[in-house]
Amino acid sequence: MTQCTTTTPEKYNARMRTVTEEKLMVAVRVRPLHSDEGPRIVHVVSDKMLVLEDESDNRRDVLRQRRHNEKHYVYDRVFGEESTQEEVYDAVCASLVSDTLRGFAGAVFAYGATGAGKTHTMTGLMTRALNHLFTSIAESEDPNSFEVKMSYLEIYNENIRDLLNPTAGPLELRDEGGSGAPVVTGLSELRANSAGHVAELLARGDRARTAEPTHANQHSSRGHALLSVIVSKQLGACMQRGRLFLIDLAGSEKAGLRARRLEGAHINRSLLALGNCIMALSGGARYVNYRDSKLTRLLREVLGGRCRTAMVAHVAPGASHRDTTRSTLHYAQRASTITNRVERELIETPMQMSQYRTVINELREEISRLKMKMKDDRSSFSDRPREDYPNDEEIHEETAESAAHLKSLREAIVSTFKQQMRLRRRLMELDSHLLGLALDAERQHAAISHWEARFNRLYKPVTIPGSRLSTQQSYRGGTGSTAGSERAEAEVAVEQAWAELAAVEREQEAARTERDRVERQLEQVRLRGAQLEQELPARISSGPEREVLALVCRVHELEADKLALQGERAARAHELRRRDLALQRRDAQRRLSDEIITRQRRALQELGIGIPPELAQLYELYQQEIHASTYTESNDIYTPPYRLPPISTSMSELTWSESSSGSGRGSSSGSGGTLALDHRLPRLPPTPRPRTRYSQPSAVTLKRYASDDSIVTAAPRARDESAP
Ligand SMILES: Nc1ncnc2c1ncn2[C@@H]1O[C@H](COP(=O)(O)OP(=O)(O)OP(=O)(O)O)[C@@H](O)[C@H]1O
Repeated sequence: MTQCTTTTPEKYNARMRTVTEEKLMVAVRVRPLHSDEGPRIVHVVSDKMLVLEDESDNRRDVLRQRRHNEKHYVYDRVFGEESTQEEVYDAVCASLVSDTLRGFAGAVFAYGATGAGKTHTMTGLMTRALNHLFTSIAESEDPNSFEVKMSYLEIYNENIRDLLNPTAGPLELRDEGGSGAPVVTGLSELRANSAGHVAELLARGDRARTAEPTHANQHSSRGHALLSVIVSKQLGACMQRGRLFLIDLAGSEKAGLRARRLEGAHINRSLLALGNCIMALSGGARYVNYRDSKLTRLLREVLGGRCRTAMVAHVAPGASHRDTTRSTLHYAQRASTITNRVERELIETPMQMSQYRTVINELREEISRLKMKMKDDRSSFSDRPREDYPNDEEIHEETAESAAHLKSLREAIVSTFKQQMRLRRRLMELDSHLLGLALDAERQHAAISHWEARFNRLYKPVTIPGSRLSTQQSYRGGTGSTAGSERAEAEVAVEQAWAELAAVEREQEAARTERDRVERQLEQVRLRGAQLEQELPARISSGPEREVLALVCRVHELEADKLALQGERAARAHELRRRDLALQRRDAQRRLSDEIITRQRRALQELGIGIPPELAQLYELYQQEIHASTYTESNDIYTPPYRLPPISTSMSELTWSESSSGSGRGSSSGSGGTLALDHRLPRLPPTPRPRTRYSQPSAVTLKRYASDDSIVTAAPRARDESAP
């Protein structure tokens, strides 16, 4: 897999938002030749190159007709027919599995004509990947901190089937969820606890796949199968989530061969949509239409998302498959230019410092209560008159009697404490989830306001004197198709933002309900803990009892310290995120201010309206302020194509004279009341785009201004789905 940028994988651990751009890895596997497929036309030259003997392009050329046209293809890896499942796994999938454990998303999909060997490869990869996953988890420092879940679905005739629950009806695919990834409602997501368990689930799913004989394969898979494995790990206050997708596509077929069959039509249609996406992505298209099939909607993340992806294209080496082989090799070549922005997924579960403090104070109170109890008992014991001291026999009896009771009490106290800690943690997670949702909602609000402001829905139209256009008309109408497409873009963006906002609100509601439930549960556990403490013997006399209690206190203390540390770290991370967001917003505001000032100045100049010297001075101050900000190369996200125009150094050029006429416009000299217009404003740089005088900056311009993470100017991601 070619890593194009800057960041080494280690850096993913250091920074939450480190992103690398990575090319899709493309491998080609050639399966063994079958006796009925004609002569061999595919030759593997090396582990990166193969040659296809194609037919000559020029059929009139007698010499050429005899010679085959040899085409060389180079890929990241080429596997010949002798290649083993192990080799393919090691080269294509092993690193993706390791990445999944570190919170990345990885995918392998098998592409190729029917009977070319896709299922053969994917079966090998699936079992090996899951074995590798569970072995790595077992060998890790903290195996219990991982949770593995899997789902397995099939798209057959444009219907989604749950392969782990095949009797359920077709499932719905909905575009919702903050991440923008579509959600299959009702899909079983089963918790897997061992490689054996997963193998069993996989076998169950495979049995449920739709298969039947075709001309090229006696056991042809007629639907696309998608195995998804999610590996979660709690990392302090964050939840790391890695995902692995293993996809076995149905085989493409020659047009017309099964044209009468609905399934053939659906398979070809979805593969055509996939091919279109590959072409669009490899050509660097701005919009990629994933909407044409359920397959492409589901593979959106894999093809154009945050996923490390490998494609294994499969070909049969015989001459009878020449056309499909050529087409597969062609798509594979195009796919090798696709680049994804790979990002580690850490779902932050930060919480505010005050909340941590409350929890920790409560824990400490509990500890001091226990300590006081020990102290009281000790002092009451030592206060007793000498003759009241129990003798050795009494002490022995007393100890024997209370030992069992104390033991069970201690266990019960520790267990309620653990329950409390679990519930408190859950509460914290829910709180920080709610905080995250609030930020998401804020982002969506910002996006909506941005787009609405762009199209002047927030302000009343302003009529510019002397101009036939109102600002609203000029912003809205613009000229030609650019304005129309911008407008369409805005509408989709706003609609999307509203939809996402509604989804966020639904999630907030669910999180609040869950929070209430957990809070009630916590209260019950706390009451139970208090009762148990009451039950502690009124007099704790023996050394071992005291030790046991001290130990309980120590455990409590350590838990509290651990929580305090986590709290500090999470609170810092949360604060940084908030500041980041605030900075982005300020930056966007400042860029807009620049834009407005520049345009207003240009408008004044073009309309021949003069400005008073105080305003010119303010311009100058503003410009100085802008220039005073130092930008290093690395953080210079602000490089607009045109900055504020330079202000003339000679203020004498700005002349304000009293005029009796009262109308300043158009007057170039004269006395009184008007500004002398000549050189009143410093010279403006040439207008960057010859559109309307007050034309709105295009989306492209604004995006160029904005950093990638801009919360204001970037349209929500789902916009990408609409073709321009
Ligand atoms: N690399 C290989 N080595 C040995 N046998 C192979 C290899 N690849 C495929 N085969 C065999 O070729 C036949 C067809 O393979 P497979 O079912 O994997 O094709 P497919 O591409 O999944 O087809 P379809 O799209 O129709 O499901 C099977 O009998 C399989 O065992």
